[in-house]
Amino acid sequence: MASDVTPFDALLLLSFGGPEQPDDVVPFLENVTRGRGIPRERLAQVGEHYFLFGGRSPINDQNRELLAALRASFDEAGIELPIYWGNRNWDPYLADTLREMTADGVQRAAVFTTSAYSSYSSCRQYRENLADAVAQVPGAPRLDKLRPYFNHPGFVEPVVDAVVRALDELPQQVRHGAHLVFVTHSVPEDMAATSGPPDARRAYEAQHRDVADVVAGRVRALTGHAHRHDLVYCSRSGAPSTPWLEPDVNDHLEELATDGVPAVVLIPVGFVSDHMEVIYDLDTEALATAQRLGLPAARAATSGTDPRFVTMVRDLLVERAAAERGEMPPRPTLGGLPPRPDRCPAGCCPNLRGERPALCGVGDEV
Ligand SMILES: CC1=C(CCC(=O)O)c2cc3nc(cc4[nH]c(cc5[nH]c(cc1n2)c(C)c5CCC(=O)O)c(CCC(=O)O)c4C)C(CCC(=O)O)=C3C
Ligand SMILES: [Fe+2]
Repeated sequence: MASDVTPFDALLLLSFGGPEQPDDVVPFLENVTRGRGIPRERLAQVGEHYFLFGGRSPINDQNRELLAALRASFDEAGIELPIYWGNRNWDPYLADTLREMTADGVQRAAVFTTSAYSSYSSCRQYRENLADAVAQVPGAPRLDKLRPYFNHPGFVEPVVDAVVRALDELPQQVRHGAHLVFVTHSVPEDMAATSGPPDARRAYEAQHRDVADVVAGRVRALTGHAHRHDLVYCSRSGAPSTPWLEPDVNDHLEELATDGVPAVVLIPVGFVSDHMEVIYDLDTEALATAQRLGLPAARAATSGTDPRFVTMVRDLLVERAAAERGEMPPRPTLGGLPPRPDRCPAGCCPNLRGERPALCGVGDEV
């Protein structure tokens, strides 16, 4: 079992963060949307989603579970390095975690984000968060963000099994005709258009399509049935006049029902755990839409703490450590796209509101 993590002396889990009690909801939403131009009405609506669940997002507990699973996995492999956790938008805030790491003498940490794809929101914004936090903490460790892992087998294979399990939940007479509806977070059209490196834009959609194709192909091999599949979007935000990626999952379900599709599996392929987008936008809203339409629907599980996903994090750390030592580690992927590079090239997923300092790109090191 590969376990050499030199030159790293820590792993940092970097996530979005979420409220833990009703009083947290409004300040959390203010943190998320500061300077992002989200209308008040949308914020009030999203606040209600959180209040429906007692003012608490499941995301922090899911990260606590992931941390525990990672610790066990590292221990099993004889990897002793400490694991830290910091968030973009809620306690434990990234800068506080960096202070703790600095006080503990950490010099160089690998960073795993709970976000698998390339786009400003899902990649560069985290790199900007790292730069902001480092600027606030004198003597902060060097940070190396692990590559986007949308096409890593440890991310894709649990999705395949989750789809097969969800198909099994559907009534037998409609199962074989079920449509596979892959769902991810909508982003503004201009963010989608500029996602990825300058020579391969629209990477956000291309990456999701690639994963959806692989999953659908493997499901076919396992079940013997060729299920049709689509990529659709949830959680649209912003002003109604700003174009975002479409179709919305609810509109799509209407269309499938009209076309006589007998059943659907909803697959939250854009997310790594059952956080608010999944339990509200899919389990609450989209499943209600399906029910209203008389469309049998099952929701596939997210990776969560699937052992393959947990092992992937360890493998990405060991892979990157080898690369930093000048070795050429294998970089497992599935599908038609190559592995993303360890450092994002210049101009990758630009911030359309103006350039800001970011870490972990080509030329950003040291
Ligand atoms: C691509 C993407 C991911 C996936 C990658 C990743 O995981 O990072 C993601 C994840 C998440 N998004 C989350 C929550 C929110 N996102 C918002 C707003 C926005 N998201 C955007 C994109 C994404 N978001 C965008 C372009 C906006 C518009 C504002 C802006 O341009 O920045 C808002 C504001 C209200 C609203 O308008 O919806 C909230 C509350 C939570 C926490 C859930 C929980 O609490 O359980 C998670 C994991
Ligand atoms: Fe979001």
